[in-house]
Amino acid sequence: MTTDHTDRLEAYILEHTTPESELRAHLSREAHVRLLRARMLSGHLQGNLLQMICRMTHAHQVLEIGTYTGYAAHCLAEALPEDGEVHTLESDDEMEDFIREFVAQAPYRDRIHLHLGDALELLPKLLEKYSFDLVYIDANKRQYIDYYELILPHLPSGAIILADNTLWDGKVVAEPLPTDAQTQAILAFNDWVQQDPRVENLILPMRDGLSLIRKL
Ligand SMILES: C[S@@+](CC[C@H](N)C(=O)[O-])C[C@H]1O[C@@H](n2cnc3c(N)ncnc32)[C@H](O)[C@@H]1O
Repeated sequence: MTTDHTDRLEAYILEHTTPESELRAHLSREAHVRLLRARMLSGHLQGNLLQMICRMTHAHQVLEIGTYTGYAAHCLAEALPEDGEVHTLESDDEMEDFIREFVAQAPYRDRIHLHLGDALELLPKLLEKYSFDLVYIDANKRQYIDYYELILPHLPSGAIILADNTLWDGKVVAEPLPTDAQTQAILAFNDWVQQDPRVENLILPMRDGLSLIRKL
C-alpha cells in the first residue's frame, strides 16, 4: 500500500468513527502545538477503542501506566460509570500543569486521579488499595514485564490488560532484529505473555500494536 492510500484509508476510518469530544480534540491540538512528543498520545481512533473496551467490559476501576497529556485518561474516564475511577501514573512531573489544565475542564474530572512518580514505586500501594478491572500499560517499554508481573496477581479473573506499542513500529519482525534495549524489551514482553498460562491474549495490529490480555 502506498503512503497516499494509507493516509486516505486512515482518514476514511476516522470519518466513519464516532467523533472525539471537543475537549479531547482541543487537548490533542494543544499538545501538538505545545509539546515535542505529541504523537505519543493515543489519539482519536485508539481513544475510541479504549472507550469501547471500557464500556463492553463494564469496567469500574481503571489503571493507566503512563499519563503523558492525559488524553487516554480522558477517554477512559468519559466511558466509566458515575462512580468509576481512573488512576493514572506519570513519572514526568513537568507534565503536571498540562494534565491538570485539561482535567479541570472535564465534566468527569472527579473520576481522574493523577499519581506523579515512578510506576514501579507507586504500584504496590495502589494495587493493595484498589481492585482494578482494566489496565492500560503505556509507559517505559523496558519495564513492561515488571508492570505486568506486579499487576497480574492482583487482578480478578476476567480483568483486561491492554499494552500499547507491542509491534514497535514493525521492529519486532525486522531483519536483522534490532538490538536496542526498547525493541528487545518489547520482544521479551510479547514472548512472556504468549507463554503465560494465566492469560489469553492477542495483538491487535492497530497503530503501533495493541495487546489485549485477559486474565483467566
Ligand atoms: C506513550 S506516553 C503515554 C500516553 C498516554 N497513555 C496516552 O495514551 O495518551 C508514555 C508516558 O509514560 C511515562 N513514563 C515512562 N516511564 C514511566 C514510569 N516508570 N512511571 C510512570 N510513567 C512513566 C512517560 O513520561 C510518558 O509521559
